Amino acid sequence: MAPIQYIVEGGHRLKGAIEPSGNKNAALPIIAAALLTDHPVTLDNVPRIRDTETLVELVRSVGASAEWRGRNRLAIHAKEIRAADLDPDLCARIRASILLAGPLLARCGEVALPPPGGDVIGRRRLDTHFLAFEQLGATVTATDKIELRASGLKGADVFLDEPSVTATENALVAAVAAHGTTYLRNAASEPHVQDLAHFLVALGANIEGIGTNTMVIHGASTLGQASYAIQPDHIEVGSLIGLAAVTRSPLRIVRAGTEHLRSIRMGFERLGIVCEVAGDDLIVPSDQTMKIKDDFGGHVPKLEDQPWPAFPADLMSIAIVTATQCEGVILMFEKMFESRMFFVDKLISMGARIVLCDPHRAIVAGPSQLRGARVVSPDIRAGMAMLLAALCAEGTSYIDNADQIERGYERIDERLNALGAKITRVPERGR
Ligand SMILES: CC(=O)N[C@H]1[C@@H](OP(=O)(O)OP(=O)(O)OC[C@H]2O[C@@H](n3ccc(=O)[nH]c3=O)[C@H](O)[C@@H]2O)O[C@H](CO)[C@@H](O)[C@@H]1O
Ligand SMILES: C=C(OP(=O)(O)O)C(=O)O
Repeated sequence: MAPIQYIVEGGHRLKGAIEPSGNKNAALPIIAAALLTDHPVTLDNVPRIRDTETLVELVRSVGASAEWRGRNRLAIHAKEIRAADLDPDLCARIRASILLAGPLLARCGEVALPPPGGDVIGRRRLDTHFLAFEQLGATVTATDKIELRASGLKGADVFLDEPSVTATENALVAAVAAHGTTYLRNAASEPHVQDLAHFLVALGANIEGIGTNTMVIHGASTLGQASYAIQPDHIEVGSLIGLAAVTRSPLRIVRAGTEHLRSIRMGFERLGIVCEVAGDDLIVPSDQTMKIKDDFGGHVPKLEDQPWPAFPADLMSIAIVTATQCEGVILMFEKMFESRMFFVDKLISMGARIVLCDPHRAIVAGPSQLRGARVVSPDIRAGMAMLLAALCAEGTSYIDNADQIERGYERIDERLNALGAKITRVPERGR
């Protein structure tokens, strides 16, 4: 299949209301965790994106049934499952294939996983996953495959060496199945980690401390069936805030999950973009100052990512492109991934004034009028950031490898076109 290209006519104002999809990074661990119970599970608000479709294929390959019962409703029944050999190509397509480790280990006592894939944004370690599994009584052998074995998982006092999102999710699922009590310390607490924990509770698990960095899990409760709706994607909401700002468009983001937006709104406020909360909707007015707020004393401000509840790493690319349209100078500091910032060369080719200081820090001086260009999307968020750049640029842009954008954003071309954007989706030619 040829990769997808988006042809984007820049310079159009958008207007209207848009609802974010369900959280990609919540749907993935929740689909995997549906394998923990032999009862049926119905999930609503599942984003119908490439990553979830891939995980659904993997779930079927271990013997569970998984059927779409509507555009965003997924029914999973893992009556019987086997620790079958998983397809290495499917596993390599998504980072989230590693999330099958916890549920398969718990249900089958063993699992052999080919290495996961995911965004090519720098080295992504798995050591925290292994550390947690070992503390819960599993043995881990990692060569060309990751092999885990446990004859009965046991609750433990687990201290993660870093608050890794997917390692927390794997450890949480394993702890739910383990006998005894687990303390999961230095845990990640992102909205998607909370969503997984709430789903596990809906199945019958006993978890305290959801949303904090210490969860206490009383394991081995009897698990039953559940119907559960995935929460809105706060990263998509952040992307839409950036979109409204760079195109100077008034947008109403409905059912935005406003309780999880505090650090995100604060990050955009530093760029001179202020949103209004109206119940669970978020309104982005078009008359923004778009003036970067200096630090006290006139010093150059900084926007940095940090573990939740601070500003999320997955919004740094969006924040960078947004800053190119704001007046002033700001240091963008991305601490997690070594390659996530390299895409700024594409923004520079479109006319942005950015100095990449090192793999983690970039100085953005704005505003600059961007010009349409042909660019290629290296990862989900850089792809979305370039779509924003193209929508506010003068002229036409061509975004190659838009498949990356579609790994994380559902029908984004259709949904933005409904607001007045001009995006045409075609098979890519002649890169
Ligand atoms: C499928 C899935 O859920 N993928 C997400 C998951 O990946 P994934 O779970 O692979 O990422 P990890 O959380 O393991 O890796 C990131 C590591 O960097 C640390 N850290 C985090 C933020 C920060 O500003 N500085 C820092 O050093 C974290 O504590 C963590 O230990 O979490 C990442 C971090 O949110 C996101 O980019 C990915 O979209
Ligand atoms: C990095 C991301 O995804 P993944 O971890 O699935 O590669 C992301 O969602 O921005």
